[in-house]
Amino acid sequence: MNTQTTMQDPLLAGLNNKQLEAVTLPQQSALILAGAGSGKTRVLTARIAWLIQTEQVSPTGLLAVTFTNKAAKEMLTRITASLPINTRGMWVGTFHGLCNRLLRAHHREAGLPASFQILDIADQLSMIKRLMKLMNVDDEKFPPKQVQNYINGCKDEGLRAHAVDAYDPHSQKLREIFEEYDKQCQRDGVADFAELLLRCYELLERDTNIRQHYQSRFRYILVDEFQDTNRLQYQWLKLLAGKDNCMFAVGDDDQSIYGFRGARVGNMRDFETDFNVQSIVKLEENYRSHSNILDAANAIISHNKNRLGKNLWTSAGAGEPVRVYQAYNDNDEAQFIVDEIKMLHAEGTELGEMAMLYRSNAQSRVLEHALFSANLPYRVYGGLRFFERAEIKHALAYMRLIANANDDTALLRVINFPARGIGARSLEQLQEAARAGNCSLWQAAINKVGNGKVGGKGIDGFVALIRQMVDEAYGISLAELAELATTLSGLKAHYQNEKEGEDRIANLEELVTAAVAFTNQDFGNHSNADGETEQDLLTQFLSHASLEAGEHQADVGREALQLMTVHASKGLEFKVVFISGLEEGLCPHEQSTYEANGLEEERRLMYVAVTRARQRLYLSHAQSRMLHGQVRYGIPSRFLDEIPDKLLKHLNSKPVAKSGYGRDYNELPAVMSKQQSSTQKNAMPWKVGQQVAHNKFGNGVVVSYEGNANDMRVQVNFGREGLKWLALEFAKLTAI
Ligand SMILES: Nc1ncnc2c1ncn2[C@@H]1O[C@H](COP(=O)(O)OP(=O)(O)OP(=O)(O)O)[C@@H](O)[C@H]1O
Ligand SMILES: [Mg+2]
Repeated sequence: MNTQTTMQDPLLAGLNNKQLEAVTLPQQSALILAGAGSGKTRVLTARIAWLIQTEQVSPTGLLAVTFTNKAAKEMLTRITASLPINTRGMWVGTFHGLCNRLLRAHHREAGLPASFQILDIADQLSMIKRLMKLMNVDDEKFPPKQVQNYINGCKDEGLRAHAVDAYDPHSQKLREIFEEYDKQCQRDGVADFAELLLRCYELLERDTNIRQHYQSRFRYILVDEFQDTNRLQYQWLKLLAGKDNCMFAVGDDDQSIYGFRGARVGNMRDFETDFNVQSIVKLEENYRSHSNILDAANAIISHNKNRLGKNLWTSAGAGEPVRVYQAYNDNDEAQFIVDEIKMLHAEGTELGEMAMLYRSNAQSRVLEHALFSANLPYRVYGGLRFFERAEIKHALAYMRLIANANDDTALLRVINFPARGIGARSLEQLQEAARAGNCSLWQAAINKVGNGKVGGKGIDGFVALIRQMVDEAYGISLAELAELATTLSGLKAHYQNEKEGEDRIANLEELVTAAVAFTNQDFGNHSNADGETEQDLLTQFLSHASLEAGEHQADVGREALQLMTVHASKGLEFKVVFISGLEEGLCPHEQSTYEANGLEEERRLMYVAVTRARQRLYLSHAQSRMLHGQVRYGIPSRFLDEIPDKLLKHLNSKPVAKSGYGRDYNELPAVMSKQQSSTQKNAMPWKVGQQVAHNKFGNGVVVSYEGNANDMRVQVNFGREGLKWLALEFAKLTAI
C-alpha cells in the first residue's frame, strides 16, 4: 500500500496510524478492541469504503451489522458521500433487519408465508396472554411477562421447545406454553423478533444451497458493537462466515450492557479462536471527550474486575469539570436540568446537541413534564413510539389483515374496534371454532358467515368489511391503502366522536404521510438488483413499522432535546449530557444486586452514559423521588464516589456525608428512611425540607442550596409563588 496516496484519500484522511492499520488490514478476520469514542464505528465505515474502492470488493459482497437502523443509514450516507456507488443492494442493517430480509427472499424454504408479519413485543405479550387463557394457565403462577422472557431467552440461546430441559412441573408447563405459542405463530403466519433470527439460523444450517450461496456472496462480514452479540447471533455470524470469509468485528468489552438479554462478552474470546484471528488492533486515543470526562469514565470502569484491559487517553485537554448537582427531589432535579438547558441554549448550544439520559424509562415522565412546562421541544428516543401508539396499531392491524387475514393477533385487535357489537361470548365461540377446526380465526369466521350461529351479524359485518378492503386495495398505492385502513375501517369516524380525539386523528393522518415517505424513499430493502424477490410494498411497510418503530422520531430535525435510556444511547455522542437519577437502587439498579455480575454490568452502563458526552457532563441525584407511585429516599450512587474529586464541581454545597455514608454498600439499604436522609444535611443554616416564611413570598419549603460561606443561596418552594433562589445573606427567612 502506498501510504502517501492513502493519506490523501478522503476516505482515510485524518485517521491515526492505528485506525489506518485497522482499516487497511489484509483480508483475514480481525478484532478491533477499543474503548468508547476511539473511532471504532468510523473505522468500520472506512473499512467498507476501502474494501470497495481499493480492494475492488463489490458493494453487494459485503454484509455489515450495526446496532440500530439509524446507525445503518448513517453508515450508508457516509459511504455514498465519499464513493460514487449505489448502496441500494447493500446488506447493511441490524441483525433483525438482515434476517427479515433473508427470510423474505426464502420464505418458502423457511416455512413462512410470503407476507409473514412481525410480532412486536406488545403483540407478542397479548398473544401469550390469550394462549394462556385458552390453556387455563394460572397467570399468577406464570406471569405472562416472565413467560415472554422465558420464550425469548430460549430462542436467543438457539433453543426450540423440544430442546429445552424441563424436569419439574413448573418448567414443564413453561415449555408447553412455549410449544403452543410457536404453533400459534406458525398458524397465524407471524414471527416475533427472536424468531426472525432463530428461523434464519435454522434455514442456513439446514439448507446447504442457501448457506453456500450466501457464504460465497458475503466474503466480508463487519460487525459493530460486537460485545453485545448473544449466543445465537454469534452462531449466525459463524454460519454465514463459513471457513473462508473474513470477519471484521469491532467492540468494547467495557460497554457490554445487554448481558441481561443474553449478550456474551465471551464471544470476543471465542471469536479469536473460532476465526483464527491474526490481528487484534487496539485503539487507545479517544476523539470524543475532554479528559475530565474521560478520566471520570476510566475511574469508574477501573472498579470492574472482569475486563480485557485497555487504556484510553485524549489529547483534547482537560476541558470543563464534571458538574454534580444534588437535588431536593425529582422535580427539583428536572427543574435544574431545564434551567441549565435554557441557559446553554441561550448561549448558542443547539437543543439537538444536548441529551438527557436515565437508567429506567419510568424516570422520563418528570423530565418530560418539566420540558413541556418550559416549552422546550424534546424527543423521547426509544420511548412510546409512533408505531406503538394505540390508534396506529389499530390502523396497522387493518393493513395487516389486508395482507394476510389469517393473522389472529391483528384480527383480535380490531374485530370489535370500532365497536360493532361483537361481544366476549361471540369471540369465545369463534376461538373455540378455530381451535376445533385447527384453523385461523378468519377461517373460522368465514366458515360461519351467514349461519347466524357464531357471533351473529357483527361477525358477518366484519368479514364483509375486510373483504371489501381487500377488493378496494387491489392496485392502489400504499398511501391510499393507509387511507383506506383509517377511513373504511371506521377508525377516523370513531375518534372524531371521541373527546380529545384530535391527536389520534392527526396521528392517523401522519400514518398516510409515513406511507408516502416510505414509498418515495429508498429503504434499501425493496431492491431486486441482485435477483432477490421483490417484496410487496405493503408487507415491507408493515415490517418497517415493526422493526424501525421509533428510530425516526429522534431523527427528524435536530432542533429538539434528546431523551433516552442509557441503553438506547449506545454509540451516540452529544455536546452536553445530563445523567439524572444517580441514586443507589436506581443506578445501580436494585435488581443488579441480586444477579451475578449484575453490579459490573451496571457499572458498564454508567461508563457508556458518561462517555456519550463531548464537552460538558452533568450528574445529578435527588434526595427523594416519586417512582411507581411511591416516595423513595435515595442516597447518592456509589458511582459518584468512584470519580476522583478533582474532576468534579459540586454545584450546590457538597453532601457532608461523603465519608459519613459509611460506604459499605452491602450494609446500606437501597431505599433510606426519611429520617436518615435528612440527618445528612447540616452544612447550612436551613435544612432541606424546613418550612420557612418570607415577608414577600409568604410560606415555603427549603428545597436546595448552593455555594458556600458568604455567597450561599437557598432555593425555596413558595407554592403558588413558585420556586425562588434567594441569597441567604439578604433573604431574611424565618423558621415556622
Ligand atoms: N482520527 C480521528 N480524528 C478526528 N476525529 C475522529 C477520529 N476518529 C474518530 N473521530 C471522531 O470521534 C468520535 C467518536 O468516533 P466513533 O463514534 O467512531 O467512536 P466509537 O469507538 O465507535 O465510539 P462508541 O464506543 O461510543 O461506539 C466521532 O465524532 C468521530 O468522528
Ligand atoms: Mg461506535
